[in-house]
Amino acid sequence: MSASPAPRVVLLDIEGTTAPISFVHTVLFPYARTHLPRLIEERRTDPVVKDALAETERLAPGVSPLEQLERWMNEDAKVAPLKALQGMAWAEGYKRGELLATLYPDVVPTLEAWAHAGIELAVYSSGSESAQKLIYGHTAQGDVTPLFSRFFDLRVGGKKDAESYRAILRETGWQNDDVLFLSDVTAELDAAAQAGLRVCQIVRPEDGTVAGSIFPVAGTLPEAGALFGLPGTGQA
Ligand SMILES: CSCCC(=O)C(=O)COP(=O)(O)O
Ligand SMILES: [Mg+2]
Repeated sequence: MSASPAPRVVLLDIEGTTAPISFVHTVLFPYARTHLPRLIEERRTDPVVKDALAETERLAPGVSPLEQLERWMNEDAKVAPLKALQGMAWAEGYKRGELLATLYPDVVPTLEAWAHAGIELAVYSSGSESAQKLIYGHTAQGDVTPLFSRFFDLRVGGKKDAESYRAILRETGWQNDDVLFLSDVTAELDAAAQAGLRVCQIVRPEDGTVAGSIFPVAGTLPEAGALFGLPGTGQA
């Protein structure tokens, strides 16, 4: 589609791009909701818990942190203290064998083909860095975290804010037009495009994603790769 050289870096969203929205909303989020009150009680002195509770109180003064966390979960708010605590709950679940990540079937073979061809792969998700490593560390194909060089989360900023993508470019030294960002959410693509990244919307029929009209659209990662001159898996 483009006369430009193929991207050297692919930056990937998770929910709706590499993992089904249904997995996040019907498995991960309910697991965290069930286990968070106990986890917070039992691990109150853990620095991550302490920091997350303090940050919750700072963001929502006058509300009990547990109540505020519950509100954020109801709103699917992308806020760092909630994401840190959810990540801790999921860590317990993966360790106990109660969670196994579900990725779309095209994801691991395509990422392997891109990595094999020398394309740098990185993650940018609202889920915490540790949650990202857990999901890719517990797939049906085993631990695929070595495929990724970087894991960016909300500490770099929100995904709908162009400044977050500029911060990623500053931190990595990547050139903006060397980077292809894949996400299902058009507001995230808008922000990335404002920072000069190349973008493609992943519209998974299983997720009911609505295709936008501004950016290229692909139903799977190999389809996206084909649009931007990235290698395929060699399978039809
Ligand atoms: C790291 S898996 C859990 C993802 C998550 O918590 C979330 O809010 C989804 O965010 P994404 O930016 O991947 O759409
Ligand atoms: Mg997404």
